Amino acid sequence: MMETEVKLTKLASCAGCGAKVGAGTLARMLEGFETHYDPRLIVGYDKSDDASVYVITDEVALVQTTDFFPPIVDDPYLFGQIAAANALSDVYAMGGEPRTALNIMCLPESMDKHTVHEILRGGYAKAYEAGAIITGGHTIHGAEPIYGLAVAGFVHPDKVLTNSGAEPGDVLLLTKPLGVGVITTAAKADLVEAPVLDRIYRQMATLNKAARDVLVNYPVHSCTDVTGFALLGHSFEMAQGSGCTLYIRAHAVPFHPEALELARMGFIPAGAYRNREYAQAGVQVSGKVEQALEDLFYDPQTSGGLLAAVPEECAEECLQQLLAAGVETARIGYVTEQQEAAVCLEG
Ligand SMILES: Nc1ncnc2c1ncn2[C@@H]1O[C@H](COP(=O)(O)OP(=O)(O)OP(=O)(O)O)[C@@H](O)[C@H]1O
Ligand SMILES: [Mg+2]
Repeated sequence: MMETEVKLTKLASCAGCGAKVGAGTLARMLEGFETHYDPRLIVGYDKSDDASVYVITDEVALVQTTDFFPPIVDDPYLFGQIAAANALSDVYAMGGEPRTALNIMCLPESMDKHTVHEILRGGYAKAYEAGAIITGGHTIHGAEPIYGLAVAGFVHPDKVLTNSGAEPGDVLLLTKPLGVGVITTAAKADLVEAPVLDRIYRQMATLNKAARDVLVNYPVHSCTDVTGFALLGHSFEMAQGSGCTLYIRAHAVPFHPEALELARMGFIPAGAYRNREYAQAGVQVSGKVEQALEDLFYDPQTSGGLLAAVPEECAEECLQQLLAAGVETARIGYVTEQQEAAVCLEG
């Protein structure tokens, strides 16, 4: 292996969850060929959910998911941690607990051994923090570095949190503020101060475990993680899957204030345009919502938070328990019977 000192993000054409294929393209890609029914597969990819769920016994179901992407930060240990936290998140979004994981890796031949080692060490540490053990992996050579995990976890078959169970009257809770895609895009042009970057790096490396551990104590109707398809893309999927409309109060949605400034300056990642293209036909905007704020709602989030639809009766207690557990959470809206638009964004 040749030894080079190249900044990791300079090797990536698009960063983190911003590298995802758009939701529309994905849907078209996955249809049109023969598939087979298995009664034990209670959540398959036809549901466009966060992970698959396969029943093993009356009490145990297997949750499986994979996620990987090019570097979103230059520090290889941190990249490993963030990529792992992001991959593990889909198990939490299903209400499950991760148990084992496989490394998925692509490396330019010129990458130095220390960098590779640090990526793996970061991923291993984050998986271990989640209660999962890395059992192996697969590595190939390629022009752009890529890292992520294939994760297996468990959930009780009756306690699966899908993205299609929201009910009219539910309150929408969101953990983790938005703006990560915009800020990391601006960071590539060295336009973000170190303390701001530290804040969002810490956020991306934070597991959704604490949030999941609180949510499973309540009769949550629906849950997903807000990642590559952004708040409005994932809300659109939840609304469509649930046959309901999601009302989101634009001014109640938490975001990093620097992200709004940067969005006003035009630092919008390509993924945000793909997300807008996919979801905007289903989103109705009422009242006054500044364009840059709307852009944040289409901004792809790497290792974003959880969006949960919680019955009104227990929403306040659930919110307080999340806050008490140190999970930055906000009540961002509510669910109604299906209206003309899948998602209503209220100014
Ligand atoms: N190549 C593929 N083959 C089969 N299913 C796929 C493929 N790519 C994605 N999917 C499925 O499409 C659905 C949506 O995938 P996606 O990666 O957007 O979900 P996700 O992991 O929740 O995303 P995020 O990382 O943004 O949380 C899932 O059911 C996933 O399993
Ligand atoms: Mg997900």
